[in-house]
Amino acid sequence: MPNNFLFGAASASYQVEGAWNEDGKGLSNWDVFSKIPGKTFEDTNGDVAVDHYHRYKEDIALMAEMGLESYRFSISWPRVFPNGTGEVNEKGLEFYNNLIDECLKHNIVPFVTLYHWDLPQALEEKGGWKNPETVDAFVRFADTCFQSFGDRVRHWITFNEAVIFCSLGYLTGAHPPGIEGDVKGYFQTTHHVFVAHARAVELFKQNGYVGEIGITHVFNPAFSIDDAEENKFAEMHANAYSTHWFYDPILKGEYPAYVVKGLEEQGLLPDMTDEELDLLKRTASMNDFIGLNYYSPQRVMKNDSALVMAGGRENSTGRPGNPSFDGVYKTVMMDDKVYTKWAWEISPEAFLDGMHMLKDRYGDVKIYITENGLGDVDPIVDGEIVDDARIEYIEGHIRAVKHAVEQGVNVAGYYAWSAIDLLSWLNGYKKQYGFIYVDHANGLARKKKKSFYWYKDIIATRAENL
Ligand SMILES: C[C@@]1(C(=O)O)OC[C@H]2O[C@@H](O)[C@H](O)[C@@H](O)[C@H]2O1
Repeated sequence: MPNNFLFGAASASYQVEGAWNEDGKGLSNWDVFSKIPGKTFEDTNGDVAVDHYHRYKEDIALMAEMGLESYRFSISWPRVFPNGTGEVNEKGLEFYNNLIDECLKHNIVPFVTLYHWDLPQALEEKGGWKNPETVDAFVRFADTCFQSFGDRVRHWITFNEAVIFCSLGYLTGAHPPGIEGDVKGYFQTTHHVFVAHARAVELFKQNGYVGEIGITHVFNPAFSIDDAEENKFAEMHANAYSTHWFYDPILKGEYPAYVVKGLEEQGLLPDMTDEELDLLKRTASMNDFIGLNYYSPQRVMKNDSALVMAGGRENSTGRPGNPSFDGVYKTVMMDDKVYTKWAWEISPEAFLDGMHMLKDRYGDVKIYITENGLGDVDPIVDGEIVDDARIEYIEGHIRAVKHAVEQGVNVAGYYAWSAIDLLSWLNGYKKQYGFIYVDHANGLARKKKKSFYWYKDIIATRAENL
């Protein structure tokens, strides 16, 4: 890969830090939601997670030993603003200053996500992302982070996976605020997130901060199961609602007409002011990159029943079979495909095809793969974590990125999810993604997996042999 291509790995504050109530941190919506019985897998929560808050120096040193070039992590908003806005918690800023300095000490490029789902509970209680005031509070939080860390952080992601925290928050109820079936609320929250993103981008550029800024979206390209007209229609519909609705307002500065028309006809179009639509239009070209979180494609067909998307945690873990919110299509498993233990299809081929689809629609926009990895129950043989399946998965997907770059797609970096084993929102500590194992039965001791050594070699050779 080119010398300026970044090989990285990622994490997220609520999933790694722990210290949920230390050093002045305020409550997040996940601190509260995860303690409602039955909401999470085996009632797991991030009170301790993997204690990155206290062990970050050890973790960063391990990342440096791997030769990691960049570490993507998120900032816990309630650690900086305990009430979401108002007073800043200096100890919160201090933690992230120390984390950033530790990365730089090891020549690891910090790649910072501002919002990775842990909303201050004080804001959730006032309506969360349905309330426009949350947009104002986010912009203040973003500006505080730009001012505090912008002298050393040169890469910023505003939001991680809006489709997930909005759909699971308002359609399936599997994420806070745990609402099911509020379709208009779902679309309204996505619009508020896009406005918050655009305002943060404009502020970043107007204040002349050095570096680049973008957003990370799920990339889950839809493919029809066959050439039947009704299933090809399902493919178009799925891509319009699950990809174009999210990427167009960011990269084109306007919403996809097909979805706008459909929502208008159903009375589901979000409340959008002309000023907000002008903001999206004028800031689209200010985006420096788009972050893709790719794990698998979706195989779709016409939904031949009256059923619509079902709620609950089990229906929200990405397993195929759930109809779309409007019942138009459904995802299915196919006999000739390969799946993970959580029934996510493994397809580097669809990844490559999908990257070309994005280039065709959005042009030569810079792309970072901000997440890609295998969630698995890793085999332990004679005390060693022999995660061959993860090595095979990541090898195939980095090869797809190499091919995309060779074919002219502007991919600037690859961040494996995840640097270290961490808490899964809906799968607890069972579904693991890390290069570094965390032994929950032994004081959260860290241990290098087989994939740790494999990725170290990939980075050292810049994937030349793939
Ligand atoms: C749903 C799930 C999973 O647990 O497999 O998808 C992959 C990955 O996406 C990330 O953005 C989440 O922060 C992380 O927790 C993971 O979440």
